[in-house]
Amino acid sequence: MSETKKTDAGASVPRQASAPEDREVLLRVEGLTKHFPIKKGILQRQVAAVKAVDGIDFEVRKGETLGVVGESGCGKSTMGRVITRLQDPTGGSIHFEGRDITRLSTAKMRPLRRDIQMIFQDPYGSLNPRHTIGSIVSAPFRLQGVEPEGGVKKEVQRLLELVGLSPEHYNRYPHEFSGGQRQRIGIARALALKPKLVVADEPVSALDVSIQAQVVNLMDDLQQELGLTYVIIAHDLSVVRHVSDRVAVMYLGKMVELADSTKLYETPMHPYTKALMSAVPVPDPNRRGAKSDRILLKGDVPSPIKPPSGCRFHTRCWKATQVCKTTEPLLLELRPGQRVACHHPEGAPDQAPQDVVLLSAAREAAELVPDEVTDKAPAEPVATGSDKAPAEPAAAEEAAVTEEPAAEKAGSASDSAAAEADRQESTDQ
Ligand SMILES: Nc1ncnc2c1ncn2[C@@H]1O[C@H](COP(=O)(O)OP(=O)(O)OP(=O)(O)O)[C@@H](O)[C@H]1O
Repeated sequence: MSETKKTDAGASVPRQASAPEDREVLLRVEGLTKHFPIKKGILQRQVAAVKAVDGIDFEVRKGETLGVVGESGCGKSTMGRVITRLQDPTGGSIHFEGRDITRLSTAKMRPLRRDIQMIFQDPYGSLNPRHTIGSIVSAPFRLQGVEPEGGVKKEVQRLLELVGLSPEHYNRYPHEFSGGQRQRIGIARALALKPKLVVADEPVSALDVSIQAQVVNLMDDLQQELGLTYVIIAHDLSVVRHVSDRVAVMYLGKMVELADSTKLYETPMHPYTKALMSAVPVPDPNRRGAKSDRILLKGDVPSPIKPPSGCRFHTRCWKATQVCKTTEPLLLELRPGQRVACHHPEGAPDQAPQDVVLLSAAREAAELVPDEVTDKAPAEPVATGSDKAPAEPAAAEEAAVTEEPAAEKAGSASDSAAAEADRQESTDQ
């Protein structure tokens, strides 16, 4: 892992000296599930469930930033809300600093609210318009009964300065601020109690692109200064890329790849990750115009009420074979620092080399589009777009502080979707 993190502006900031894998685990999640029941009839009997999060395992180490990416509806926000215990899990376990917090009651979770905080996507909806900035940022002190040294007002003003706002903004109201400034206020509120873990759900996606880098860089600076640990949820891979030590890719309630950031971006192993990566514009001006192809996945993400059997991605994967339809792949460390759940990973030994016949749908699953075409007429990107409903102001305020609220794949997997399909064509004939 590199010793520096790059900001969008190209500046480099020093990273923590130790490699992420050597750091102590702060949060450990095992077999986590969150199913939302669907009820019908007068008796409100459960007829089905939305399997928003359906068995995920990962850990977050002290001082690191774990980015979580995936298409809209794949369960990222639900995962964020469950690991912060704003929602109860259906199954699995959550350990924070070695302590099992999976089933802690609201009362028992309250002291832990100081250590685990959340930053919400919508800087407009998450601040109560009737409250002053001073009142909003000081809410965590009131709710936790904490009296900071020097008094609440002084501490709030210090926090405002810390996030790049003026202490004089104390008596102003949210509507007087821009989106970027409001998100800074949300960050100040989340940091008020000096949390150990901050889960940021799409912290910049509601902001103007020109402001996004500022807020991301602010979060990065605060991490260095305060020794924070972040889980940053984003649909925009370019946001996560610059700040994450490791990145987890989610698809339909499952984690399909979890890897050191550099490895994931340079050599993605899961076909879904590869498709996501190919949708990210190349930021290097020297490479702009260089020929590269993008993989456009066809079809929509299937319903989480009745997810596909086996590997959930098999209905959209150009490498899918029979085993993908019948057997769920485990998330395995196939390269050091890179875990992937795929029978036919890229750049690693095939996990099912005997299973060589592509599913007929696989040939139609993805399309390779040369860069020039997508540049002229940008097609629907693979995994962008988040049209989340804005958080309720009061709910968000409370939530931030309290509970209340492959024909011949064998070994060398091809790098291109078309090549895979072509190969299948020829074997079929
Ligand atoms: N309270 C709820 N009741 C029922 N279904 C829910 C609830 N919250 C989320 N879901 C469903 O769970 C699935 C995952 O939603 P979630 O918001 O976690 O996904 P996401 O990856 O964060 O997507 P987005 O980026 O659009 O927010 C979706 O199908 C969503 O409709």
